[in-house]
Amino acid sequence: MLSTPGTDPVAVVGPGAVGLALAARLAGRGHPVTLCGRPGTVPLSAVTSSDEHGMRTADVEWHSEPARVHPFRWVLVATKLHQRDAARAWLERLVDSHSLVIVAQNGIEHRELVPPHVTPRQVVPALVHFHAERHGRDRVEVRQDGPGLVIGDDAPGRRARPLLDRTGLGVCPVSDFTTAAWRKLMVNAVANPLTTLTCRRVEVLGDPAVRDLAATMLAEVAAVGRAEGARLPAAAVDDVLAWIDARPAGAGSSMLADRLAGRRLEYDGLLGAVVRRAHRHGLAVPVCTAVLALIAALDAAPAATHDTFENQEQQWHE
Ligand SMILES: NC(=O)c1ccc[n+]([C@@H]2O[C@H](COP(=O)([O-])OP(=O)(O)OC[C@H]3O[C@@H](n4cnc5c(N)ncnc54)[C@H](OP(=O)(O)O)[C@@H]3O)[C@@H](O)[C@H]2O)c1
Ligand SMILES: CC(C)(CO)[C@@H](O)C(=O)[O-]
Repeated sequence: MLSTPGTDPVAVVGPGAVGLALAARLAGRGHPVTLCGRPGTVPLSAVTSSDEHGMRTADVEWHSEPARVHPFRWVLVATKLHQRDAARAWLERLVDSHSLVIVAQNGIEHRELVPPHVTPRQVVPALVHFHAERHGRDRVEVRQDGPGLVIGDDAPGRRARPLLDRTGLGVCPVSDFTTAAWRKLMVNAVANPLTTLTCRRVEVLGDPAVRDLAATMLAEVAAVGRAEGARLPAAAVDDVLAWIDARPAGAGSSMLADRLAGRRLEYDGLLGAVVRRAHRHGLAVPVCTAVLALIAALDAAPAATHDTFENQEQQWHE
C-alpha cells in the first residue's frame, strides 16, 4: 500500500520539458528528486523552472545508468513516445511491487510502456495539459494553458493525486479517461504532422485546403476512437479545429520544433497508433495512412540543412 507522499523521494525518467517541470516543482516542495537521463549525458545538479509567478531553482540527483538505480515508490515517466525502450530499461530497475508509475505522455499507449512485472494498478496514465519549453538542459519555462495533468478518477489515479497535487501544476481527475485521451490524440495526431510536413506553424490549419485535410483526418481519428470506446460525437471535429484556432498567435508544434532541431519525431505513438487501432477494428483510414507514410519518410531522413540541399543539387547535375 502507498502512504501519502510526504516528502518521499521521486524518480523522473526523461529530464526533458515535462520531466523538468515536474521535477523542479517536486524538488521545490522538498522531495529528493532523481533525474534519470540519457546515458552518456553530463549530469545536472539543479533545475530551474519559470512561470508567471517567477523563477525557482532546486537541487536534484542525477543518474544515467539504469543498472545503478534502485526501486522508488514514486516514478514519473516523461520521455517521448519513441523513447519507449529507453524508458522501459529504466522501469525494469526503478519499479518494484510498492511503486506507482505515473506516465506523463501524449497518446493512448501509456500502459503498454511498463514492463510485464508491473500490474495495471501500479500505472497512472497522465495527459499533459500545460505547456513546457526547455531552454538548455536545465531550465524549463511553464505556461498554464489548460487543466494541468488529466488522470483517471480510478484507484491508481486516486493514489497518484496527492503527489501530483504537490506540483501545483493542476490535477484534473476524469471518469472517462479514454475519451479525454482520444480528444487529445485528435489534436496531436493531426496538427503535429501537418505543421511539420508543411514546415508551418499552427496557422497553416487556417489554409482552406489544409483545413479540409485536417477535418478529414480528424473524422477518421474520431471514428477509430469511437471503436475504442471514446465518446466522440461528430461535432468533436469542429470542436478540435476551434481549439486549434484558439492557440496563441505564432504557436508552433512540438513535432515541428523537434524537426527543426534535427530530433526524431514522435509520430508512431500518435498517428501510428491511430492507424494500428483502425486496422484492428477493420476501419479504413486512408488519409491518416497517407499522412503517416509521409511523416515516417520525413523522420527517416536527416533534417535537411542548406549544405545537404546543395550537395543533393550537385549530385542531380552530375
Ligand atoms: N512539452 C510540452 O509542453 C508537452 C505538452 C503536452 C504533452 N507533452 C508530451 O509529454 C511527453 C514528454 O514531452 P517533452 O516535451 O517533455 O519531451 P522532451 O523535452 O523531448 O523530453 C524527453 C526527454 O527524454 C529523454 N530521454 C531520451 N532518451 C532517454 C534515455 N535513454 N533515458 C532517459 N531519458 C531519455 C530526453 O533526453 P535528452 O534531453 O538527452 O534528449 C529528454 O530529456 C511527450 O509524449 C509529449 O508529447 C509535452
Ligand atoms: C496543438 C499543438 C500543435 C500545439 O499546442 C500540440 O499538439 C503540440 O505542440 O504538440
